[in-house]
Amino acid sequence: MAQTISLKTECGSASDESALAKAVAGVIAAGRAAAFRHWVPATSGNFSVRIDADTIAITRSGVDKGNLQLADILIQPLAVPLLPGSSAEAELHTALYRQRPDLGAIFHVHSPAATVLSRLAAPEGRLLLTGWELQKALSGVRTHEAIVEIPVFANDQDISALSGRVDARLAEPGGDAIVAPGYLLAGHGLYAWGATEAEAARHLEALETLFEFELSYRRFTP
Ligand SMILES: CSCCC(=O)C(=O)COP(=O)(O)O
Ligand SMILES: [Zn+2]
Repeated sequence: MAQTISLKTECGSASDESALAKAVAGVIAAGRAAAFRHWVPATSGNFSVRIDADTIAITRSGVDKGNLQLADILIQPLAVPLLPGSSAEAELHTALYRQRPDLGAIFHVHSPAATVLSRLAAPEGRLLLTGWELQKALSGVRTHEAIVEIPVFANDQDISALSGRVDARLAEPGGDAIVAPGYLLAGHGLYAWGATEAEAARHLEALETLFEFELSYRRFTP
């Protein structure tokens, strides 16, 4: 209740309140769906949804992402320092929202497929996927013949430094490949996003499944 009252005070108008409530519900639903798929073991992962141009709802640090409560969600303005209790990786969310006003949601998971494949692909600094019909679930991909590039970054406990590297790389053009709506951190996991919560969820599920396909395929090909 305290959370609800303070949110109302910050937001003011009725439409703002409903945008905020929708974003918080979206964060809770995304965490629950990821936990159901075993993608966020042991409090790993973090989830955010944009409320408006300047504000996001984002998970607190260290909470069970499969059983999020209202008090586990922070309302973070993008223009101020991170709030106390913020996700250890909150800057990877806030920096990307600032860079990409079109982003509506960012979901981060520690799934087995993403975490293992990210280590295999780390030496190249990117993972290339092609030949999968499911690639077309990624926005902008029209054919299984397209080459989809997922950037891979070395993991880093210095999140500000990592965030700077991510932002610089994502600002680069993709060349012949279509750059995926997501990136891998080696030995760590996947960040995926979309213009809406639904699109971010679709991208997350498509990338995760493509990683499972790719891992299986690599086991059978020299
Ligand atoms: C327990 S996993 C280590 C931290 C991490 O990578 C993660 O995704 C969760 O961090 P948060 O601070 O957002 O709970
Ligand atoms: Zn993480």
